[in-house]
Amino acid sequence: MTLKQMIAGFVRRHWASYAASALMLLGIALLTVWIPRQVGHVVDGMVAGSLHGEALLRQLALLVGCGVSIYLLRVGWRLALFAAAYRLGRELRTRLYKVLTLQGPVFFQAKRTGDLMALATNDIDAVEMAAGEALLAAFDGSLTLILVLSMMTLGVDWRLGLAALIPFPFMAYAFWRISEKVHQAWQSSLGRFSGLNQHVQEGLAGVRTLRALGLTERNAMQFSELADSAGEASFQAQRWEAAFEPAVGMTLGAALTIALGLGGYFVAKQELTIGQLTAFTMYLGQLIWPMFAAGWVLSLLERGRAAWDRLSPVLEAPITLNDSGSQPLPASATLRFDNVGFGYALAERAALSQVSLTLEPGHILGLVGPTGAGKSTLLQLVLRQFEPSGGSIHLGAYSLPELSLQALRQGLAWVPQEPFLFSASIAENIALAKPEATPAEIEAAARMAAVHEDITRLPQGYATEIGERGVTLSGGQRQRVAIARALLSDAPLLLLDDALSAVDTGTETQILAHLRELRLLRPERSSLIVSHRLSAVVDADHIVVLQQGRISEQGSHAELLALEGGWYATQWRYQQLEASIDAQD
Ligand SMILES: Nc1ncnc2c1ncn2[C@@H]1O[C@H](COP(=O)(O)OP(=O)(O)OP(=O)(O)O)[C@@H](O)[C@H]1O
Repeated sequence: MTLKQMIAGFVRRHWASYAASALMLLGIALLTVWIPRQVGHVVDGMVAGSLHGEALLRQLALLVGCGVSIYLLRVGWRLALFAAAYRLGRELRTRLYKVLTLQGPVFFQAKRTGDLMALATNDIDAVEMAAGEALLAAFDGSLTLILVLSMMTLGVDWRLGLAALIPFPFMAYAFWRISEKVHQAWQSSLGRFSGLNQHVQEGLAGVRTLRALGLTERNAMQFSELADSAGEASFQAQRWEAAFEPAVGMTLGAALTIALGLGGYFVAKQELTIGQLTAFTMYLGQLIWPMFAAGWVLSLLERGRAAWDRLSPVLEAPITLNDSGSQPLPASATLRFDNVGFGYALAERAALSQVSLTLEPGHILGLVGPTGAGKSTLLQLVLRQFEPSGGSIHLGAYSLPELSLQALRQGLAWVPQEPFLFSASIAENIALAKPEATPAEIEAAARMAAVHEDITRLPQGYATEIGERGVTLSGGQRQRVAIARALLSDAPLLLLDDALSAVDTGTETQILAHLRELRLLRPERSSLIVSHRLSAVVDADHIVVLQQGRISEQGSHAELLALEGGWYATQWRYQQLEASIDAQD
């Protein structure tokens, strides 16, 4: 969809606001062209000595009243228009936000956060201006131009009118060339602003790393270079916009010279009165607004077009996952992988090959293996962040795409290794998936996740606000808050992706014991536990070892230990040894 089509659709939907603004502008234009005519009459009346005393005052009062009405109408159209343009900004931002929440990781891998943030702020502002001010200024400018030209040619003298128009085609050509340059300059300015945004976003998110590596100076220098370059691009756009003004000035200057020369000649020949020539030069002065409006409108439209060129591919990008499924999540169902394969785009090797496994309701499945084996990828497939390239994944009788995405994800409680906490209170973070939870339920979940003691030591306990992304908590505390959040949710399938990596072995044992107790309370809830530490899966009903995307071993803890020389048995011995050395320290 082009900017023109999008704006046309918006104007159709909000025609009443636009019509009200247009009517007010029409009133302004009519009053504006009436003024020089009236002044001409007053001048001629005074020159002829026929207008004086009360009659003159009445005429002057009429002119003042006209000025006040123009002022009020100008305020009125701006209010009506800004209300409409504001709605467009809100509609576009809401649409962008919705699109972004529906896109999967494939989309975000190709996009930078700073870019997306710039789209939601700067670019939408530019589109809003194009649909608001630019559109009505174009209408106003054209209307004034037509009325003023008609008054000049038909109302005063057509020969003088045509002669004064001679310089205008040159101005139109200059405008066309300048607007091309303005478009290029705005495109580059908006792009560089995005780069600047990206730098700020990454710099703030990684500020600890930058500080620890002593890179803050260098980072600040890079920021200053980017800010210079963004400023320079905006300045370049402004420089080109500034070229509109001399073009208007020169054109009007030339038109005025012609009008005064030729008009003076007509006055001398008594074909024109001085009052008419006064009115004509006032009309010429009134052409300044349509000329400036044209420059301003072109610049706003070019900026809007450059912004829309960046915005529309994101708004119209196909959603990377289809959400056509409609089946609700079965209350208690077996998760089944049948010969599942998956490869990331551009990766040489498949991340998962021929993976088949089953997780019965109420059971715990342990998933272990060396780093890069494909464990997190397997969980991502359950979450439907990616689609398998081969085989199928079923929950009960339905394959995952048959379930509605919303229902599927509400049925999964996923805890990643680095969970995301929001800048809200601890209680709100725990109750994220169940906002109606009572304080007692929140506390019970926190106790099971072994984080209750930590929370009570915080200044305001559960009401303590945690910084953005939970920066005020330790890594282990963040993990346990996220586990509490998962345990509180009603989701029947718990997915722990190395979610205990930052807690000590003692706390891990405590949490796992709580999970076992929970099985008694919620016998239908199943868990899929990915872990580097094998102690986390010892009690699992079944353990699967993944190596290079394939299942290399599987069985219970005891069965896997019995596989002499197997990966699990070797790792177990190694980790036990490590634990006993740690204990001696
Ligand atoms: N977004 C991605 N794009 C391309 N390749 C990826 C992506 N994410 C993971 N990979 C690759 O896929 C393979 C499996 O990664 P995955 O994260 O699933 O392994 P893992 O077993 O969870 O590893 P770890 O134990 O270190 O977390 C690795 O080779 C990894 O480099």
